[in-house]
Amino acid sequence: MAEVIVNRVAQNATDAIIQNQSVLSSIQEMSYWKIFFTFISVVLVWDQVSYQIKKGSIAGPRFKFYPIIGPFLESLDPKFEEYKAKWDSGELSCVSIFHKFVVIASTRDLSRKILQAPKYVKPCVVDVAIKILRPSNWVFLDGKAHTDYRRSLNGLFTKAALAKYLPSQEKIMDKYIEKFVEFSKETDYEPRVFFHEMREILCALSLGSFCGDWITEDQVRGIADDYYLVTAALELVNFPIILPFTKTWYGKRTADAAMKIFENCAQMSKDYIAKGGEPKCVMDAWCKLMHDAKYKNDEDSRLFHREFSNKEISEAIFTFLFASQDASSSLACWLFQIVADRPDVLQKIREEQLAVRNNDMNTELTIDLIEKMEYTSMVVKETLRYRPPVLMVPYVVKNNFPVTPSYTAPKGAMLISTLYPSLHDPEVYDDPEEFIPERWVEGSKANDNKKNWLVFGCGPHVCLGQTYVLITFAALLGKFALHTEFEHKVTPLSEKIKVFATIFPKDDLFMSFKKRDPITGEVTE
Ligand code: HEM
Repeated sequence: MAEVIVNRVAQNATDAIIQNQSVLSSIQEMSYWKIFFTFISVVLVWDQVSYQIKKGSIAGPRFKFYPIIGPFLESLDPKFEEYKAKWDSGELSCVSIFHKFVVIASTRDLSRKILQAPKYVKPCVVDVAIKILRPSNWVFLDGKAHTDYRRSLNGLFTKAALAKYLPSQEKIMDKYIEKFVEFSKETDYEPRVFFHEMREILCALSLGSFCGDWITEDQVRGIADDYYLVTAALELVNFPIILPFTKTWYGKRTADAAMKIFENCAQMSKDYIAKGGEPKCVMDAWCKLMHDAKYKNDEDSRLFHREFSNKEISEAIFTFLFASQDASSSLACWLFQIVADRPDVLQKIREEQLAVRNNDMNTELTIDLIEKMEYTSMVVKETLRYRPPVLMVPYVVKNNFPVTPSYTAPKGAMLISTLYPSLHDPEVYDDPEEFIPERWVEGSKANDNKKNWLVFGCGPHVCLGQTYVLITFAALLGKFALHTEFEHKVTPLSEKIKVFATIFPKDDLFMSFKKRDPITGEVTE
């Protein structure tokens, strides 16, 4: 019996060897081309099968039309209309680009669910963002580490803290009123592209608020001029190594230079606060919290019982600039365009601005003053709803996430919350495609419905700068309405949406500014 078994085993082993040899010899007989094409076929089939498995029952192309790359080429030049079509295709839809599987949630409730699910998701950043912002940066923290760090930053953006930054901001606004008028004078007040000027004023305002007098005008101008290189570097797919003279190289170089400047500012701010100085900018406020925490032991102060290094502060300040620059520039472009196109709205803003100042142009900006600007603030809010700068927020799935009872987003997928659809929801906003500031009056349907207000996201990563934005823009719009007469040249592309990280008027905003007497309304050329 044992002999039979041994023979059988021996026979099987011989068969296996013969089989292996025949596989090997058939592989050896295959030409390299055959091996290559077999490999490609396996990869292509796997690409489609994996897509089908991940897609499940949700909306999306039946197959990957362009194998492997998917709609990669379209993603390089994103179109608002294509995004909209995607959102309209289903509450959950998908695309697959290279190995990245992307699920898009288009309803308010699903978007909120994703933003509020830190157990399953964390913010998704393109690989190059980690290189540009540096891996040590606080924005890449997750879970409790993020919540704790975030608590230490919240104090820099409370109304009480923001009040301290207003004098610096007002000086910058005054300067740019003059600059915009001078710039318009160059073309004899013929409207010209103002896209870059809007980006510059926002960069100057942000840096003024973050670094106060510690940053010089030349440094601000340098960062404002070069910052677009950072935005341009953040393409969805990039070469894994930063090669000299590529977009990512320029982006990183710009970011490093800015962070070096912020590091020096942080030291000056520390020295100033150590000598008993009062905070005038975000850095000062941060150093003051650290300084005061030495003598306190409450829960909030304990967050500052360690020295935040200049490097750490500079990296955080860069994230504030990074988070604010594109979104705020987008808001500025739409705000000026929309208001210039609606003289009745501009008229009401001017009346309110005079009234809150009791016609006294020496009145300085304060939080109290801005809080009285109810109509102006409604215009800012309606602009944010009508043209929300951030259309979508990408997250990455950490653990398989049952987004609906019938669909589980797979680990590793990108899960996108859309903000635009809930801000144009006709159930909450009557005539959502109309610009109606009055919809925000106290007690109105729009104002009472907080769930649809997703302009700044929600959940643990909700925008740190949201109060700052509402305050700064009410102040900015008010001052420009009083001191300048602005004109917008409407072109066929003015109302069309260009997507460049955030959204902008497709014609890049043709405007002109003239000096105006705030009391008499007289315009001077
Ligand atoms: C119109 C202007 C702005 C818009 C529309 C906007 C919108 C957003 C959105 C949608 C998010 C993601 C929220 C989420 O994931 O739930 C975000 C995050 C963030 N924003 Fe803003 N933002 C604006 C301006 C600013 C400014 C001026 C700052 C300056 C401090 C800022 C700082 C941040 C930071 C630090 C985060 C990340 C927060 C975290 O991960 O904890 N943003 N913003």
